[in-house]
Amino acid sequence: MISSKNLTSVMLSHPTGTLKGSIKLPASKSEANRALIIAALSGQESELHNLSEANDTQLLQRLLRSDAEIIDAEDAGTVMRFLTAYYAVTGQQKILTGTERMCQRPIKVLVEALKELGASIEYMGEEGYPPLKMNGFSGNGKRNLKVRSDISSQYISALLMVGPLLPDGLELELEGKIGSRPYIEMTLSLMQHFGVSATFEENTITVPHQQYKAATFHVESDWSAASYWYSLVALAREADITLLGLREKSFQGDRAIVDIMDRLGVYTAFVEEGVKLSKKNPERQVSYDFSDCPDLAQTVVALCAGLGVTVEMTGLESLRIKETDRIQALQIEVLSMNSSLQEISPGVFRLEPGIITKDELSFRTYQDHRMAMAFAPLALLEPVQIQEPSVVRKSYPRFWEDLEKVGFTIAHEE
Ligand SMILES: O=C(O)C1=C[C@@H](OP(=O)(O)O)[C@@H](O)[C@H](O)C1
Ligand SMILES: C=C(OP(=O)(O)O)C(=O)O
Repeated sequence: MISSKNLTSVMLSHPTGTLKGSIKLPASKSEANRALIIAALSGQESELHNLSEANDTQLLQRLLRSDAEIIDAEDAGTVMRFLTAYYAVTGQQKILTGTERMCQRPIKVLVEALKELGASIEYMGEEGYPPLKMNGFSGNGKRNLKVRSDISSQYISALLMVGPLLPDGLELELEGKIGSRPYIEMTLSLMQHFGVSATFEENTITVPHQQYKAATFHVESDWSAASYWYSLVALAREADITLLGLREKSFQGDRAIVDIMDRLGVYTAFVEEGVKLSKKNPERQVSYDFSDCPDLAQTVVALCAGLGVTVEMTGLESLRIKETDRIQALQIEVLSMNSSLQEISPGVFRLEPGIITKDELSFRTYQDHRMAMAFAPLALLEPVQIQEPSVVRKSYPRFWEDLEKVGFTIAHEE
């Protein structure tokens, strides 16, 4: 598999521009990682099917079985945040760390909330950031907390999942804008699937003390991964692509890609085995709010630069603290296509596409899987070099092999 090799780059091209085939997408790492944490908290044997082969999920599975004192969450945000709450409330003494980038991704909101609930946690480096030293749980903390919800929804999800184990349950009052809200709803849906009820009214989520029950859960295909296939279809000369294992009713907010791409040239038909994508005419100018689906922003920026569509975007705040500063990475990389991405007023970004003048494009990936997968579809326009292609292993390890299945030629560069 290309993503398991240490290649400096891959060179992609497509001889015909016509895409035809059925693709088995990876399973959602977001759903899988919630199911794993909840199953571990239930203390009972649940049956989890179609767990993602994404590194983020494989890693969490390994770490939940590990009795090591030092736990390395690598570059996986959900793993870092969910395990912080998990170790805190189960009273495990651990050192939790991650990649250099993970130690620059803030975690203060979560740590301070857990401390109020009765956890003893120390910052081993800079205050507010990993690595963390988890020193146990007293259990006599507060029950009602106010938490900021405008930085990362993963803090809220992490707290909610441990909520039923707390002696008096948990009441969270969310303060500020609720970013990535569908991920919070996904957490509550998964909790419900494992027998725990909670209420979400206005800005307050209440989780009474309860016991999780064992359950069988089948992880759905990943809608975020689907977004790259939508982009491929939009850029293809002709396309008939079926994405397997996606459902019309999904726990995942990134299902929003269906409506986003409807305006960018892709028609979706829900069929028995998943979705069938075909081409339609794109609009010339679009605007989107990515507050509910931040992981789709890179797909849309790269595609619009390729299609020559102007796009105005809001809701991008959280992109600065993900695998890389995604806004900065996008601003740099679209330049090679003579496009520009600028903040035209506070919080409003506009991509102005230009004419591609190079006969070969090259993109850096900034240790971010989504940079690689968002820019790869441009190889339907000109040959594209993607640097450090192994980054895709975080969420979609077989991405390059799936491109080969629909006729891409991929040359490896050591
Ligand atoms: O809870 C989750 O599974 C995720 C929540 C989102 O993060 P933020 O809540 O930090 O925006 C998303 O970007 C990430 O890929 C997965
Ligand atoms: C932001 C992402 O992941 P995480 O925050 O879980 O590292 C992502 O997969 O795009």
